[in-house]
Amino acid sequence: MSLQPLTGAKKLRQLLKDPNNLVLCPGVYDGLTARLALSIGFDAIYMTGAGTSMSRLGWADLGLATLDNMRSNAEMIASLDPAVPVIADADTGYGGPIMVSRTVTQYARSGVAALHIEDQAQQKRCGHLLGKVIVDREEYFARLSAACQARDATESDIVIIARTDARQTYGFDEALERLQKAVEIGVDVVFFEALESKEEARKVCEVFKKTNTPVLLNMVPGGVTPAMSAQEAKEVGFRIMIVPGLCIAPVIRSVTEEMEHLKNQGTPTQLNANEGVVRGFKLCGMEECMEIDRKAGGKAYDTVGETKN
Ligand SMILES: C[C@](O)(C(=O)O)[C@H](CC(=O)O)C(=O)O
Repeated sequence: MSLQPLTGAKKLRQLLKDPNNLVLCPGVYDGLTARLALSIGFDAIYMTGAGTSMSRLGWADLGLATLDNMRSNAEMIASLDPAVPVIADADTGYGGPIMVSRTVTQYARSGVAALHIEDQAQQKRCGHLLGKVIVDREEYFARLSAACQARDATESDIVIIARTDARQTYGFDEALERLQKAVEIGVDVVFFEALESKEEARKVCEVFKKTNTPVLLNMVPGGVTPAMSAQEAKEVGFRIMIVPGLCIAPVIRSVTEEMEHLKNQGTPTQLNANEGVVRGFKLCGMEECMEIDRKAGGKAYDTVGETKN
């Protein structure tokens, strides 16, 4: 619905040019959480695969979400404000090199600014769970080469982020070497999943400072990586920080309370009574839509904003 041109990828590349800038991205998983993030004014937002899997499929992040599920969610989120870059989870790329190439092309054409591709086996899981199976280097590097080639062949600005999950199974050095090779292949950003200490975080940032490759920090509350604020992440040398689960815990907590209230008292809470649905509609572009109608000479929505709610 937004009529602006798709400029997210270009904008993200600009933001990444400044070595002293940290791009802080709240994790969102649907239209409403994306609208909330946009209304607060973040420079970029992150579409979480875990959240997409739970909200679109109702299932845990265990490799159930398909390219189609993920791409269509990312496209919808990226369309809400095409000037704000959306970094989206692309899991394993959903297959071999041909499929990875298709994933990158489709994400780019859907207005996604950046995507990350990892080295877990297709039967993947959240990077902070145990028992991850990691593909060999050859298979991982083929995924990344396909991703970079698709970016270049389509002359897209999409930012390719190499994620490695190898830390848990093969140790720090193997994970680091994989990302170093990823930079040689041509990726734009590196993502060392499930860093186990601040020392490891510092080491990774130091190594990639030499090639001026931005490093992404995945801040999962209760996950493997020690908690860091955006300020601290910046001091350590990270250039992007995603907080994938930002909306998930508050939604589970507050909606459970609301459900319990309705079940036990037979009525919604005061929050529901005070905050009508129009607040949500306003957040979700109601006025922008009405303006389009008005400008085109339509009269259908003249009085829409005046309802009690
Ligand atoms: C980044 C991540 O891939 C995601 O789906 O958002 C997850 C986050 C999570 O499960 O909390 C991850 O594997 O780290």
